[in-house]
Amino acid sequence: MGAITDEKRNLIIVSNRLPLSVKQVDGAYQSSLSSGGLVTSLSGLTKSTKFQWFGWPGIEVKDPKDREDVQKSLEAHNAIPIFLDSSLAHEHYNGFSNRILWPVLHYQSGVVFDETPWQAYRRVNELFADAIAETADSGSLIWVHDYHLMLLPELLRDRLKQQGKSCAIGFSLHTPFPAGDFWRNLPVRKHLIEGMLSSDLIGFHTDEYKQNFIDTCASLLNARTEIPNQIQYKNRLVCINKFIVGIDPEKFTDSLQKPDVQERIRSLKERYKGVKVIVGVDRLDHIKGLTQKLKGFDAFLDDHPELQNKVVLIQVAVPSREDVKEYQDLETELCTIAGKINGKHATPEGTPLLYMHRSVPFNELTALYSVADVCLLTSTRDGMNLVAFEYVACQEERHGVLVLSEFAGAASFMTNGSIPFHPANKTEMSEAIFNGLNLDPGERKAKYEYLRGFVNANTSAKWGETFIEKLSLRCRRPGESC
Ligand SMILES: O=P(O)(O)OC[C@H]1O[C@H](O[C@H]2O[C@H](CO)[C@@H](O)[C@H](O)[C@H]2O)[C@H](O)[C@@H](O)[C@@H]1O
Ligand SMILES: O=c1ccn([C@@H]2O[C@H](COP(=O)(O)OP(=O)(O)O)[C@@H](O)[C@H]2O)c(=O)[nH]1
Repeated sequence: MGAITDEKRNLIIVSNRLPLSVKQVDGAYQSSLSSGGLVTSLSGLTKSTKFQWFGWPGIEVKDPKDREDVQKSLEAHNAIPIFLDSSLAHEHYNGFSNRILWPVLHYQSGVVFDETPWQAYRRVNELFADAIAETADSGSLIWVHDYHLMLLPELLRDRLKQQGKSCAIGFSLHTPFPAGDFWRNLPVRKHLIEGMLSSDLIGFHTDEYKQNFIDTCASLLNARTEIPNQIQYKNRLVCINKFIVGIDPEKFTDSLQKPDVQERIRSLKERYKGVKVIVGVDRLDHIKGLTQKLKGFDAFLDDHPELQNKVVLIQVAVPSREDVKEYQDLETELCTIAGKINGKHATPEGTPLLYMHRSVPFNELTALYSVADVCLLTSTRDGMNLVAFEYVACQEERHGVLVLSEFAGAASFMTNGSIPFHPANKTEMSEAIFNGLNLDPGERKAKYEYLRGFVNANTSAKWGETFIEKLSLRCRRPGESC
């Protein structure tokens, strides 16, 4: 644990998933980097800030000796595991967080509420609150992350109060916050929003999500919201703001300098000589619009027979939430569509689609980003989408084009530097891909410079430092306006 501000306050970060997921291989515990943007953004913060990171290690460990081993292996990364029984973790993570809450947050309809996973969600939030309240000292800053832990600020505040500890609690949501009416699909919405409102400071990725939250608090809870960036509820003042999450661009530019990455780039360039490369990197999730992407690419190939064998889409679909049926079904569907596209458009010279259902190592990822002429991101809804940032960080030389769905949070900031489109419109997507591949060099450079400026100015370190500074200020001067 370390000091982060002049006043040497302790910082505690809490997320459902730790940056390292633990697995048991041949009896021994091994940890590997967890995937996804939350880990990317918080890992980028480690350069400038020290903190303890509490979360679920991704595995059930029952034996006390084994728990000690896991604890020790994570200690080196300042990560503290919160152990959960596998059935409880399953109901919390898969059952409520990812089958019920995630779709609501991303405007997906047809969600069916179920009491059992909801109770598990509550229980896990309680267990997190117990563990963190016990560790925190008075004056600690506690920064809670994401939709798996919406009840935590309230549960934590109660426990800290009982123990006579005074800590500032911050909460950041990494997903969209949908417009009010959509919340009505969820009968427990009031508990979740009240849970978040026990924070001192709440951060969203975009102004739209922030405003949706404020409007929902006003209509659902009758909270006072007249003063900008403030919500007054049950005699407490909560600050609400937008904080732009980003990446650590240097990590990407440094990777591209490595000799083995340079070699990989050379060999990929040789392999795709005379062929335009489009890259896509997404967790295999409905919100990433992968079905739409493959269908849009199919339409593009239909529209442009002259580009046969002259263009390839390399799509990385990172396995995600594989215990959830909807995710399994999506995987089956994508395999079928990918097969059909290649069946229709392949020639003896090659296939236009390379669909990879697996994670890729970091250096391979940066090499792929670097050789691609276009990055195609088709989210139907997406909190931010850090892949958009990563592609830009790897395109210093080529000035590649970002073809970006208007529904990614990133589009709120990147529209001027990208080619925007509506992911449900195949024709629009096909045109956007074509325009991206054929943008004249001057325009490409101008767009790229705009994006590079944005990515370099909004790093994960800046995001974290700004949030922590504001939270620390709330702690010192709680009555002051936000
Ligand atoms: O932990 P998983 O279930 O494997 O999922 C990975 C993460 O997915 C979500 O990421 C979001 O956060 C990103 C960073 O702010 C943002 O760019 C992206 O648009 C979001 O989808 C989820 O919110 C995280 O909690 C997960 O860890
Ligand atoms: O095999 C891979 C490929 C990519 N990523 C990373 O996953 C993150 C995805 O973040 P994003 O914000 O785009 O979406 P999320 O998956 O969090 O919804 C990015 O940092 C990627 O570099 C990963 O962990 N494993």
